[in-house]
Amino acid sequence: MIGILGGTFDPIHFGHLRPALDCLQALGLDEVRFVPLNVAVHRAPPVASSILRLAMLEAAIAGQPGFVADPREIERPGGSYTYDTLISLRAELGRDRPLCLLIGADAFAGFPGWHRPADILDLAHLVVMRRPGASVAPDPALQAFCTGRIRDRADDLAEMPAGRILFQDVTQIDVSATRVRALIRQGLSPRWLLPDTVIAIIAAEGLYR
Ligand SMILES: Nc1ncnc2c1ncn2[C@@H]1O[C@H](COP(=O)(O)OP(=O)(O)OP(=O)(O)O)[C@@H](O)[C@H]1O
Ligand SMILES: O=C(O)c1ccc[n+]([C@@H]2O[C@H](COP(=O)([O-])O)[C@@H](O)[C@H]2O)c1
Repeated sequence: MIGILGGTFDPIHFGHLRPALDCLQALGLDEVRFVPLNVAVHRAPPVASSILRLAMLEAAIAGQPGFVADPREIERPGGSYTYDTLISLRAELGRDRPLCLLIGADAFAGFPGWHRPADILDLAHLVVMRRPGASVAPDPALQAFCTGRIRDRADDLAEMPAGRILFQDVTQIDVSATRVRALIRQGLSPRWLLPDTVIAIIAAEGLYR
């Protein structure tokens, strides 16, 4: 099984990295592909350029077995729709390999509003990572997507290529990229919220001031 963690990663922080490692280990994933978006379709444009967000991601995961930076959204012009990314991954990996789209509980809450959400579930499983401050109780709009799909064992995901939803406990790390950017803007240290190698790039490039 392959995990896919899409994100703005502006910048990547320990709230991405540790939960991704938790999923890699708990679900027995072969790898987690981190996919930085290029053109956000659902939020304000990122502050840092795509190239620098990718560079920070590569620095953050360097040397971690099973962690892979996947630049396909950055290489694709136009809006970075997850549906298009999964179509492209399926073209590369085939129809049968289980794919697990890892998403934080806050992102999952907005899932019915994504581009072609039902088709996304035909292409991948959803693994919802609990996140401090975000509820995982599906609201009525999410119920339709959850009905009959929820499973609680990794093995249940491994036996199908797509279509199931699993709520995964991960290390609760109360950090967001918004908070990291705010600290830097205020001239305060973001240390121990994200890797030192990423902080070094932020400092060298003068990001988020
Ligand atoms: N602390 C965290 N714990 C669990 N999941 C997280 C955490 N931070 C981010 N995620 C998840 O990682 C994915 C990418 O998140 P993103 O790059 O937008 O980071 P963010 O910290 O939420 O950024 P921002 O503050 O700019 O909105 C999303 O699915 C998000 O829910
Ligand atoms: O494809 C969509 O319609 C869509 C709508 C909202 C979010 N996403 C993806 O969800 C991932 C997490 O988004 P974010 O804002 O938490 O970085 C990121 O890869 C986005 O591209 C995708």
